[in-house]
Amino acid sequence: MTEPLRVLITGAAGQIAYSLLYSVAKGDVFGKNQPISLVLLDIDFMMGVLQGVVMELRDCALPLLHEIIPTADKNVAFKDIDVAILVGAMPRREGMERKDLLKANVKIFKEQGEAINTLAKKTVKVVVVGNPANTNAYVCKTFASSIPPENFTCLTRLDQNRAAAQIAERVGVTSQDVKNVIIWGNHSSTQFPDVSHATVTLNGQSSSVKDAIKNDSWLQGEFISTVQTRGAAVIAARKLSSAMSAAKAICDHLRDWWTGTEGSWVSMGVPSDGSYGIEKGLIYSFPVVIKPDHSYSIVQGLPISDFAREKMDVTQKELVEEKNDAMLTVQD
Ligand SMILES: NC(=O)c1ccc[n+]([C@@H]2O[C@H](COP(=O)([O-])OP(=O)(O)OC[C@H]3O[C@@H](n4cnc5c(N)ncnc54)[C@H](O)[C@@H]3O)[C@@H](O)[C@H]2O)c1
Ligand SMILES: O=C(O)C[C@H](O)C(=O)O
Repeated sequence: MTEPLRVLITGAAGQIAYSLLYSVAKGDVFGKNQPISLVLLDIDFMMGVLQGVVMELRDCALPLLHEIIPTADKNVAFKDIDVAILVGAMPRREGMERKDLLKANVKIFKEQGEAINTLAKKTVKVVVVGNPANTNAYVCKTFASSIPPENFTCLTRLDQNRAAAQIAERVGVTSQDVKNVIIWGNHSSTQFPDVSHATVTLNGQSSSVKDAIKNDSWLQGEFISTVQTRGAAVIAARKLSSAMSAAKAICDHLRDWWTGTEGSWVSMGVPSDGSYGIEKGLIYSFPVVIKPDHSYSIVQGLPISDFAREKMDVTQKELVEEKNDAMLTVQD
């Protein structure tokens, strides 16, 4: 029998986890033949709620779910894990930017980076979801120097999915017909959703998004701002931040990291290697291709217009500022 994969989900009693656990445990992410040991971390105060979530998971009677380990103890949670899905953090409320969460959340990711460094398998793959996601991933990576930096990523797939959905709706197709949308930079309102290399399949014919939409001012204006501010729009409507769509995006991110991308690109926040002039080490969202052995590389050689360059630099500048603030905060 295949050895169970040890998958940690933090913030396991929270709202994203509630939408995520079922998909991970039933095989949507790591495959239908891969047994899973689910390690569920939350804070002491939430252990009662977590027990209820565990009861429900057991009651799903899922064949791949080998064991469930609920805990508030980092030493238990991070031990020998293969995958860490770091969701546990405070969400923003209406009127806040995600970087306003930095003071509240960044220390969590310092501590968890240290725990990963000493306790996790050296091959562990990490996706940071808690906001501000790029900068939290940067901090986590910084405090886990025994793990390859490329194993630390942050979620920008929700932004990619939002962008693809906007294009699909406008053209009158479904999101699977839209390929190679890119999210550059920060998971914030400075991100740059870029469709200049994207294609859409309409009536069996593939064309550029630009040709299919035939409205450059929409593509360079309302489309970008809608994607940039979608998280805030969900919060304004729901009075809670996105959870169902965030959970779906986490599954997409990890499934592609696990199985590969087969010819298309996906966007992930990954440590910059200096590509496209982005500061080395920053966790910046790039288009990547992923092989079935879980290795990924940043798509190289894309032509960058002046319009794109300016937007890529704005979001880089914000990430540099966030990184500097975060490193001061963790030293306090
Ligand atoms: N990157 C993205 O695309 C994206 C999308 C949606 C939400 N988010 C972010 O994800 C985070 C979680 O959102 P949510 O809606 O699930 O929030 P939530 O408040 O419903 O749940 C968060 C959970 O994390 C737990 N937690 C807090 N500190 C912890 C710690 N140190 N260790 C373990 N658990 C801890 C809380 O007790 C709570 O159960 C927020 O920061 C939110 O902004 C990111
Ligand atoms: O916007 C938020 O604060 C939550 C999340 O990052 C989102 O994009 O929906």
